[in-house]
Amino acid sequence: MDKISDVTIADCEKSTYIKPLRLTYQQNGIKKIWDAMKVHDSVVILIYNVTRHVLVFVKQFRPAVYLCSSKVSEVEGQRVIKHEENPPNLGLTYELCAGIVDKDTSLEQIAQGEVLEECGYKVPLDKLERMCSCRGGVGTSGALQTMYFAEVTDAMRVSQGGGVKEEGEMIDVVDIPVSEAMDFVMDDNVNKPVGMMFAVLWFFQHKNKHYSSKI
Ligand SMILES: O=c1ccn([C@@H]2O[C@H](COP(=O)(O)OP(=O)(O)O[C@H]3O[C@H](CO)[C@@H](O)[C@H](O)[C@H]3O)[C@@H](O)[C@H]2O)c(=O)[nH]1
Ligand SMILES: [Mg+2]
Repeated sequence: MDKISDVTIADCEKSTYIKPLRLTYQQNGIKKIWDAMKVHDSVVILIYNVTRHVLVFVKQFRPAVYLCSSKVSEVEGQRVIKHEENPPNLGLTYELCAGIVDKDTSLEQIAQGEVLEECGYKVPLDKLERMCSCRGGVGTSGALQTMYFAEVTDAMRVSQGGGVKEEGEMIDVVDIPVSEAMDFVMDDNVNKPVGMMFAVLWFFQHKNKHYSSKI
């Protein structure tokens, strides 16, 4: 379990990752205001390990999730989250392997890099199957998320993954047997994004019959 401490909160004035903007416009002659957030597009990858018939997810501490689940206190005029009262697992999420589109390369190359960095599998580009794309946070950001499926084997595992250490990423790789995947994503006690739930349903709809017949 990650040890989280010294959590303070401030207004975000300038960020490499997000930019709040205010739009004013007219819709059918009615004046409107909408506050929106410019964020990076992203890629996510549902990884299926055919050697062991498991889905490969990542687990990590997400500050935004922690913030949403925690009680914020004020100490000497500073907003804080006391870790003694708000355990770090409030911010722990299970997710698909994913990354932001912040490089000028193809989406497939970014997906390939994330699978290697986060989960340690070296996946050939032609083993990345495009599932679909969708819009995230339509009320706030509307960024494009492109989803891939990757079939991997134990022989493709070249490292433990864990994320880019230099960027401070601390990611656990979690294998969930296919037989347990549906219960896992439907468990309300597990923090996870909706895209992960969709991807597991997609797997059962499009892939599992094919793999089950080979077991
Ligand atoms: O405020 C921030 C934001 C990001 N980072 C760094 O940037 C990295 C971004 O990691 P990356 O793996 O590229 O992106 P994710 O954080 O995994 O986010 C992706 O995966 C999420 C889960 O599917 C989606 O919600 C997001 O839209 C999508 O961009 C982080 O690890 C940090 O190193 C920071 O240091 N501070
Ligand atoms: Mg990531």
